[in-house]
Amino acid sequence: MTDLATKPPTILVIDDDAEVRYSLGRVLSSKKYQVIEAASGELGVAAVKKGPLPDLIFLDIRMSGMSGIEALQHIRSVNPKQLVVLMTAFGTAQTAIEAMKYGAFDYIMKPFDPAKVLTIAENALKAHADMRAVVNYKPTINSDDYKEGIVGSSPVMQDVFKVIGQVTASDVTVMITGESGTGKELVARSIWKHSHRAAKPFIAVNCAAIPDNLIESELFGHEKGSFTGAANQRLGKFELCDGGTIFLDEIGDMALATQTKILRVLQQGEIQRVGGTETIKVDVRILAATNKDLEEMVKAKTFREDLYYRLNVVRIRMPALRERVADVPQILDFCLQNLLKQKKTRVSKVSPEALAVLTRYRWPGNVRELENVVYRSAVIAQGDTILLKDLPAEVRETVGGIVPTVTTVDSAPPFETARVASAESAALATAQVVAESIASGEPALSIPHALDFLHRELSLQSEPILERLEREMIVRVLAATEGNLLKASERLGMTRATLRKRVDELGLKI
Ligand SMILES: Nc1ncnc2c1ncn2[C@@H]1O[C@H](COP(=O)(O)OP(=O)(O)OP(=O)(O)O)[C@@H](O)[C@H]1O
Repeated sequence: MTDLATKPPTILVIDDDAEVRYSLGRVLSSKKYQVIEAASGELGVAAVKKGPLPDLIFLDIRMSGMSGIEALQHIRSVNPKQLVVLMTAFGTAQTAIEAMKYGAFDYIMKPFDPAKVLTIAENALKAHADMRAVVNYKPTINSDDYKEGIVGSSPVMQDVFKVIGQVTASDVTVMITGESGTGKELVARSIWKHSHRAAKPFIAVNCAAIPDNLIESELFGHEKGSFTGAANQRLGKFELCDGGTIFLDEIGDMALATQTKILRVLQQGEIQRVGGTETIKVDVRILAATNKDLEEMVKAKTFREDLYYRLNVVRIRMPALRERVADVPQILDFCLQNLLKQKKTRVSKVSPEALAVLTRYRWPGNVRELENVVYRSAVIAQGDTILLKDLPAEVRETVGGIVPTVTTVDSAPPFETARVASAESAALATAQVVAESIASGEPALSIPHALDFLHRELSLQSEPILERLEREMIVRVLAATEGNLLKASERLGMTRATLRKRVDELGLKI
């Protein structure tokens, strides 16, 4: 494969039409690409098999003998990551769909517009260079270690895990609050799985999704003929869940009349079916969730105060994803690994530029939105890496244009430069998070966040992490103590002699 830093990229043109090969060759050579030609699908495949692999292939779909699609399959079996642009004279949507389905990077219609040919080649080769730059991608987690699907090691999530552990031993009612998509249901399931009720059912009821006139029947069941349409007796969720755990999601949307009945279950452990007179004992643990401000609702008398206190025995507040950006890379790897296992993608890596944008985005839809963005980007991505260009426009655009372009076809930087640029973009990203959090009156990044960030960034660099940290801290402490070695050594926790020695060894000037 061509070394982009030194040699011009090679492009293989496979077409049985000599005129097309000639004109395409001229256009591409004008940009100093090295063009190789093959006059049939068979010859093109042979050239790829023989090697060296070209950086890009322009491949005609309709050829006598082996078709372009057939050739593409052979080429993919030699090099699954090969970048291919399909060419077609039949510009129907169908051919475009076929081309992309078979994993082409793009397709182009004949007759060609030379400028378009060059743009496509440039974009393809940039994508190629970006993918090659991501050689050292190390997933942050192994999804097999997260059977319950709650990923995250940020301090705020550690607190959540602790409370989950504390409430599993008892039957205490738990109120889980937080914005939509933060993982409230996942937490409820985790509490249930770790509790002594794990062998009995877990039933989730979305109170907002069921109309007011049906919710009571849904929860408590009904007797035959109790209302129009009640042709038979029906058991409600509470009876079906006997011995288990019921998760009342969006409880803030529950009508006052139903709230009264929930209070009765909590106080007396009994229900009555709609239209029935019999009192039925049920043994159900209640977990509830809301993204509404229940305190405000209590004040406005739209939520019963007594029920509020009954539900709110223990509260777990799920932090918004923007409060735990350090978890984004882990959740991202978790989603990618799951998609890989389900064979929904071949993507297993993310470029540093894309990651920088993902950690800067505000995630109004929280983890659910991140999952969705990862899936969409993985579907769009060619090869095995999500690049900046693969992220949905709304994510790239909301974040703004500070992410530097790392490579261009004419002056592709060597790998080291690409990594430095990536580190810079990640640093800019974090600076932006801090600036935004200060501007919005939220606390700026905490020490654990800052350490997580440093860990990630310093891991990308060749200098040993501790040496870099030591150097930076010594410089800062010396500056703060105005070069006083004794005071600085006390702050750093080393003897004056050791500090003197380290200053010399690290080549620092006092
Ligand atoms: N920490 C996490 N790690 C991995 N996946 C997560 C995490 N938190 C949430 N998810 C995923 O995000 C999606 C939304 O989670 P969940 O339904 O639990 O959120 P929610 O807060 O209950 O949302 P809503 O308020 O809209 O009902 C789910 O697909 C879930 O698997």
